[in-house]
Amino acid sequence: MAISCLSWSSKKLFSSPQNTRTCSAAAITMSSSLCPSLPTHFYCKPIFSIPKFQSFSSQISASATKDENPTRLGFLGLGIMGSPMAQNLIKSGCDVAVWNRTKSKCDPLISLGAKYMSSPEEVAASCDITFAMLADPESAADVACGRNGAVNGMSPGKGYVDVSTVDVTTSKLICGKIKATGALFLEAPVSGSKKPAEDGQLIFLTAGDKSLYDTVSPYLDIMGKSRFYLGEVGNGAAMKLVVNMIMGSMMASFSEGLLLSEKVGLDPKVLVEVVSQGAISAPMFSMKGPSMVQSKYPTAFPLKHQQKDLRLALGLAESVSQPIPIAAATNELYKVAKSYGLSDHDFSAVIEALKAKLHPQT
Ligand SMILES: NC(=O)C1=CN([C@@H]2O[C@H](COP(=O)(O)OP(=O)(O)OC[C@H]3O[C@@H](n4cnc5c(N)ncnc54)[C@H](OP(=O)(O)O)[C@@H]3O)[C@@H](O)[C@H]2O)C=CC1
Ligand SMILES: O=CCCC(=O)O
Repeated sequence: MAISCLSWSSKKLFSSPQNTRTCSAAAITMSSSLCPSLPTHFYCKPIFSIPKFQSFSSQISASATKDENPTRLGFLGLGIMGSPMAQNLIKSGCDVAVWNRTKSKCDPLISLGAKYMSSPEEVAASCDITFAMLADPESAADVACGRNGAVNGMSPGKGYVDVSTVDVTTSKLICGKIKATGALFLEAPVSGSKKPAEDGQLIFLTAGDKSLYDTVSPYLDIMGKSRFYLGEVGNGAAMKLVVNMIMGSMMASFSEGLLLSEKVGLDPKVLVEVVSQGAISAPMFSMKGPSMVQSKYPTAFPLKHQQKDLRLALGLAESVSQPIPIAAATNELYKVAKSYGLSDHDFSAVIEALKAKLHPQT
C-alpha cells in the first residue's frame, strides 16, 4: 500500500518512512549531555519508541506524485482531538473521508478537501484505512459495531485504527468484530491534548495487528511525534488508562497545593514558579497553573473524559486486584466537579470541587 501524502511543510518531511528509524541499543547511548544543542526529538529513545528525525529530503513528495492509487483514509469522530488530527492528514495531502455524528463539525474539513460520508459504514466501505476518535467506550463500540457501523463496511485488505481512549474489554470487542470481517485492527490511543494534536505532536500507544501498525506508521507520524507498539490488543488501552490515572491524580494534588498555598497567605503564582523549577516540574503544571490561579479552564481535555478515564482505570485495577486508593479518591473529586456542571470544562476545573463548601451552613 503506497503512501499518498504530498509534502506541505517541513513537518511532513519528518514523517517519511525513509526518515523514520528505530534506535539501536548503541544509539541509545547518545544523550542530551553529548549533544546539548540538539532539540529533544533528536535524542534517541528506547527501541519500543520510534522517534522522528528531521531531514531535508524531499523523497516523499517525489514518490507520492507518482502514486496513481493513493491510500484512502477515513476519519470518524471530529471532536477536540479528531478534527485537528484529520486536518493534519488532509493538509499533508492525504485523501481523507470524514463522518461525525454532528455533521456541522465536518464542514471545516470539507472546505480543506475532505469528502463527507453519511455513516461510519460508508466511510469504512470507501476507505482503505479508517481512524476513529470517539468520546468513550459506548460511542466507540456503537460507531464501530452499531447500526450503519464501520464493521459493515470492512473487508479483507482494510484496516481499522481506533485512537479513542477506551477500556481493554471494549477494545477487544471492537477488534473481534472488525477481524471477523477479515480486516485488520489496531488500537492506538494517544497521549497529548488539543495543542499537540494541532501541532502533530501526539504520542501513539498502539497494539494489535503489527502489519497494520507498519502500514499506518507514516500517518501516525503525520499526527504524532512518537509511537509505541505494545503487542496484543488491550495493552495500548491499558497503557493509556494508567497514564491518565496518574495525570488525573497529579492534577488533583496540584489543585490542593494551589488552594492550600493561597489559604496560608502564599501567592499561588509563585508556587507554580517554584514547582516548575524543581523535581516535580511538569509541562501540565506550567501550562495550566496560571489559568487555574485565575479560575479559568479553557477546554483542552474535557473533565468528563478525565473522570471517564479514572473510572476505567479503577476497573482495570479491579481486574487484577491492584489497590489504587489515590486514584479512587481522585475519581470521587472529579465526580463532584461533574455534579457542579463542569463536565465540559477543562479537567483542571477539578480545583473548583475543592473550593466548594461540602457542608454549607444554612
Ligand atoms: N481532549 C484531549 O485532550 C484528549 C482526549 N483523548 C480521548 O480522545 C477521545 C476524544 O476526545 P475529544 O476529542 O477531546 O472529545 P470530544 O468530546 O471533543 O469529541 C467526542 C467525539 O465523539 C463523538 N461522539 C460522542 N458520543 C457519540 C455517540 N454516541 N455516537 C457517535 N459519536 C459520538 C462526538 O460527536 P459529536 O460531535 O456529535 O458530539 C465527537 O466527535 C476520548 O476518548 C478522550 O478521552 C485522548 C487524548 C487527549
Ligand atoms: O487523554 C488525555 C490526555 C491529555 C494529555 O496527555 O495532555
